[in-house]
Amino acid sequence: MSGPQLAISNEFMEALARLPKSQRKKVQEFAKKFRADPKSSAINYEKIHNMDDDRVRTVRIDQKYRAVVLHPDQGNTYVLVWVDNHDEAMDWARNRTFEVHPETQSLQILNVEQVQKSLAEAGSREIGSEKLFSHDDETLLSFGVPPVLIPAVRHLESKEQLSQLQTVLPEESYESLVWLAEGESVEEVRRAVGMPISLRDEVPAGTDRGESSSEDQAIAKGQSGRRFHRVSSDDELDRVLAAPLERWRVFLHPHQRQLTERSFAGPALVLGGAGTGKTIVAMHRARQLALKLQNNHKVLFTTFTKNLAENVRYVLKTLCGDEFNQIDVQHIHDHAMSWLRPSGQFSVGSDDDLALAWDMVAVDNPTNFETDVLREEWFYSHAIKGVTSREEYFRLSRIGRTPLLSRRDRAAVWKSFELFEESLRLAGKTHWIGIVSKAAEYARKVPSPIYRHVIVDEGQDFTASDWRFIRSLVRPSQDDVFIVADPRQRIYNEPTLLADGGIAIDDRIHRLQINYRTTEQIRNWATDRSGGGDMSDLCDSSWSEIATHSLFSGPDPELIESKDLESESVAIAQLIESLKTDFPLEEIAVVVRANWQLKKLKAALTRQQVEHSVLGQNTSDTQGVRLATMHRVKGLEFRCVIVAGLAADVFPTKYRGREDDERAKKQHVITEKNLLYVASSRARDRLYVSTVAGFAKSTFFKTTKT
Ligand SMILES: Nc1ncnc2c1ncn2[C@@H]1O[C@H](COP(=O)(O)OP(=O)(O)OP(=O)(O)O)[C@@H](O)[C@H]1O
Repeated sequence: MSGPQLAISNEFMEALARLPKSQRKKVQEFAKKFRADPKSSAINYEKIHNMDDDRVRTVRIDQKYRAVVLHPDQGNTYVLVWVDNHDEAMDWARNRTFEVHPETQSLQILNVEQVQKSLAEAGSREIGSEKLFSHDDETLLSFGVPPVLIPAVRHLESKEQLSQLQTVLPEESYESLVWLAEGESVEEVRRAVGMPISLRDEVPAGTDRGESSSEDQAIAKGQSGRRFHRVSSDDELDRVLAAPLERWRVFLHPHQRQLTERSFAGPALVLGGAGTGKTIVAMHRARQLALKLQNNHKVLFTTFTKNLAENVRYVLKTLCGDEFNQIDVQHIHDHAMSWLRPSGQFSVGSDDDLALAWDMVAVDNPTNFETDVLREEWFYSHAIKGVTSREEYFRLSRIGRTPLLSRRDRAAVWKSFELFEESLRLAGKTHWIGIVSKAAEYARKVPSPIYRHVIVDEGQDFTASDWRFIRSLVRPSQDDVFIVADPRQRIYNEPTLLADGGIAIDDRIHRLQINYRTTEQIRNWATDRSGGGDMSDLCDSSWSEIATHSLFSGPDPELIESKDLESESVAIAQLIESLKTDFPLEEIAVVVRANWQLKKLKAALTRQQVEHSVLGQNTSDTQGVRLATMHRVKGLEFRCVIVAGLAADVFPTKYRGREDDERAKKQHVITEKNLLYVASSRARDRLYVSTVAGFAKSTFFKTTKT
């Protein structure tokens, strides 16, 4: 039989986070000693007065503080469930029950006082009035509703009443009830919360359904993973306790856990709205894969946003032990460049350089088309469709695109592409598509690739040429490519099918549907204004989805209207002054559409003496309120976001494509709306939206619903 094991509970971390820093250090030291030998005579156990449950004791940390420990009758696990001042720790424990749920077999902790209050309230509701749930007891139990709370759930009449039970019910049951209350089917809800569709699937090997688990076994079962975590080393214990607020480091939703640990027969795609934990899943998965790697093999974690790559590298370093050395985190373009650097220096042309090269094509244009048409055709064929040769271009399907091109046209158009490349080359420049394609060529030639797995965050913004590069980095095999994406956050390119970049997803598609970042009010506001996007943007698959939900509420987003940009700056400075009492300045971000707006805002805040800094690529060494463009905040989050400078002629930006290209015009509007979605979905607690000179009434700003 193995020796004693230490587990920590989610609530323990919550309690730890509330302690003063100096005290946390003592708890950390204690936890290490405790883990080494919970039966040591140096551990000072105390029975809790007036509590019959012998499994629960307190242990002494110092003169003042006590931790509450649950030591199940069977098994060898000791669970730290709370930490507080002596008397408060005793009170906390006396007011809790620790039971294995008869259906889900997971260990649940209930607050007795809250349970009694909920039952009393339920009892006071009229019999016969319309109830929120008509499901039978068996169904409610299957979602982990504790038997004692079934009457309280049965008597609920509205979603508001349900939300009052949020802190009383175990997470999995509250989450499921929220969806059931929205009218979702039992099967859909089971799938979304990561429960087996049929309860039979959950029965562990060797046990019959109905046979109960010991508390020790229950700690490790499905839904318990949200509340308990077994610590495997002192190193891990240090890492976990050092960041008690960041509980996602250990307590994942069962669905998230599955996606981080399971194996896929090939490339897999995980879709989810903003804040559903895609990056968290991707980082945990990178770590899990790195832990299994042998020799010098590596995992590549890549993304389309430089700030995000920076953040992910930082977080992964603190999440991992030595396995971090086997994970490379790089923006896709930086990674491509690293393949080319040994063969010389490459200078990527600016938009102006590329425009100049197209102007050169116009001098001796081999086609009957304007260079605008040729430029768009070049980008579409090379980036969005991943064309790399004349032959591929002739085979390219252009359904729905204008102008129509005959075979002869295509030959001339291809000639214009060659002229463009040549004139760029003569100017000593290249472009990212070329860099990425060349890097792919090099990678394909490597006889024994170093990367075993590639993890892609922000997959919605990758082009087919990027996907081809990724495909060339890793041989087709189990768990080769794992992609997380949100089609509504596509802000750079046209929709790109993964298949066009050689990534075959088949049916390996999953969804994350719980928003952990923000309130339901902010989530709704942001989603209603997005330009849209769905799974079909990335792959050829249809799948009905159930709605995403946030599990917490807050104030509605607030609209601010100013008569012009000058008075808006003053209003924003005043708003920040008023927010200072509720939020540290570093947790407030002001987000605008254009770089020139940042300069204006910066000057105004300097005048008003509001400490601030403009977000560059490095997010860690800044101070005060963060100022950033909508593009720059992708992947980041702040407690309070002020989306500012929404004015006609500023947002949406002017469409610069061909006037007769309706498809491109539509794409432009979608992208701009998606930018508003990205910016506003960065807010965790509070969202302010500042509009100028009647912009709030514009059709562009109206919700997608209206
Ligand atoms: N299991 C979890 N428990 C607690 N918090 C979580 C959990 N999963 C994610 N979060 C939190 O939710 C927030 C959003 O997570 P994350 O950034 O991974 O979402 P995302 O889907 O990548 O968002 P976006 O697409 O908007 O960048 C983060 O603050 C993260 O810590």
